[in-house]
Amino acid sequence: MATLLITGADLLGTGAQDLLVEDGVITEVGSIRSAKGADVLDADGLVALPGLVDLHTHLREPGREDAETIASGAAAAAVGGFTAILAMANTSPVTDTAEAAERILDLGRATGLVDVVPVGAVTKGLDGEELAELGLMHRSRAAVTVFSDDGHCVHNARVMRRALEYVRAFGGVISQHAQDPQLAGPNACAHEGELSGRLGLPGWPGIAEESIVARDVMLARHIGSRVHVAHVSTAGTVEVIRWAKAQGIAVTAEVTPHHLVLTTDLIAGYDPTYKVNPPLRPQEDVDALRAALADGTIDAVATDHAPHARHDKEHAFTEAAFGMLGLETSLSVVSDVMVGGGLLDWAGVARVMSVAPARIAGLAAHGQPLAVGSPAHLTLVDRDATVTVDRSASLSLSRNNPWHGRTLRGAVHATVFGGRLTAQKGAIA
Ligand SMILES: NC(=O)N[C@@H](CC(=O)O)C(=O)O
Ligand SMILES: [Zn+2]
Ligand SMILES: [Zn+2]
Repeated sequence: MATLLITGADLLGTGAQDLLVEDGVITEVGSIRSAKGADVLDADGLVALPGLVDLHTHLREPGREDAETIASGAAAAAVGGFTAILAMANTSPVTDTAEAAERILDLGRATGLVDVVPVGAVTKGLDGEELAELGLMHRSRAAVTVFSDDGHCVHNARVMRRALEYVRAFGGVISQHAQDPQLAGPNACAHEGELSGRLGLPGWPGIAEESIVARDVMLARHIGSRVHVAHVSTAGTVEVIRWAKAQGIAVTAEVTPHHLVLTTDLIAGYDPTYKVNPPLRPQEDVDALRAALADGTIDAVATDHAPHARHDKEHAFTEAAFGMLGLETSLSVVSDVMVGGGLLDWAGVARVMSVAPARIAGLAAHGQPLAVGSPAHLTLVDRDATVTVDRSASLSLSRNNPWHGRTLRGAVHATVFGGRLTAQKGAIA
C-alpha cells in the first residue's frame, strides 16, 4: 500500500507537524525530512482534525436512487471531510433486517471513500409497533449498534421501553426522532407561532419534541439504557437534556448545522427549500442550541443530510418533502458560526464533529487522536478560506441546498480515509 507524507499540519496543541502514514496507520509524527516513495500532501497552515463522523445521513439507496445513491452520498461525504457516516434506515425497503444492513455495509465498502455504517430500524417497516431484528442486526457483519425509526418517532412508550431494554444487553443506543404525533401531526410543517398562523401552515410546536425527550430520558433512567436525541431543535429540549445529564442519565444529543443558523422566518416566502423536520425555529432556540453545543449539553453536530429529487421537493410548501442537504457544507457552517462566533475552538470542532459522534456510535477506528498507531482517518481544514456555496457544484444527486449563495469562512481542504486521499478542494481525489 502507498505511503503518504502529510507535511506541516497543525495538530492543535502540538503545533505544525509532519505525519507519515503507512498501510492506513499513522506511523510517525514529528519533523520528517523525507519518506521514500511517499506521496506528499502539503498541509502547511491547515488544521488537521480526526476524520469527521456523521451520526445522521440519509442515503436513498435502496429505493430512491434518483435522489441519492450510497456512492453519490459517500462522494459528498468525502468532499465534506467525513470518513464515516451513519446511513439512516428509512430507505425502501427499510433497513430492518441483518441482510439489509449487511447490504448497505457492502455497498459502502465498495465506494472506498468513507465507512458507511448502517443504522437499523427500531420497528419493522418503521411501523412503530413491532420491534425489528435488533439482535440479529447487531450480531451480523454490519454490527449495528445505533437504531432509529428516523423520519418517524417511536411514539408508543411501551415499544420504546422494549427497544431500550433490548439494546441495553449489547450496549446499543436508540436514536429518537422526537415528535409526538398528537402534538405535531404528519402535516405539521412550520414552527407553531405567529408566523405559521399568518402563513396558514399547520404548526409543529416545540412541546411535541420536548415532551418525547422528557419521556425518553426517564425511560432511559428507569432501564439503565442509552438514548440519543436526533436533531434537537428547541431551547426546551436543551433544558431537558441538561437536567438529565446532571442526573447521570445516559443521554446524548445532536444538532444539525441548519438548526444552528437558519430561522423560521425563512419560510415566509413558502420556499420548500426551508421545509425540514423538525422545522426551523426562532432565534431564541438557535441561540440556545449554539450555547448547548459549546458547553457540551449537546454532544455532536449531525447533518441530517436529506436529499430529495426535484419532483418531490419543488411543490407547494405543504406538499413538498421534508429535508435539506448537509454533508458538503457542515464543516464550513460549524466553522463560520461556532468558531467564527467564538463559541468553539478547533479542538472543540474535533470533539463535536468526530470524537463525540464516533464514541456515540461505538466506532473505535474513528475519532482517535492523530498520533502514532491511530488509523489514518483525517480531515484537513483551511480555516481562512471563504466559500460561496453553489448548489450546482454538489456531488449529491439532489439540489435541495439551503446554503446556496451563502458565503462561509472555513473549508475542508482534503480528506484522508484509511491512509488514502479521498477528496481535495471539493472534488474526489
Ligand atoms: N429531516 C427531514 O426533514 N427529513 C428526513 C427525515 C428526518 O430526519 O426526520 C428525510 O428522510 O427526508
Ligand atoms: Zn428525523
Ligand atoms: Zn433524518
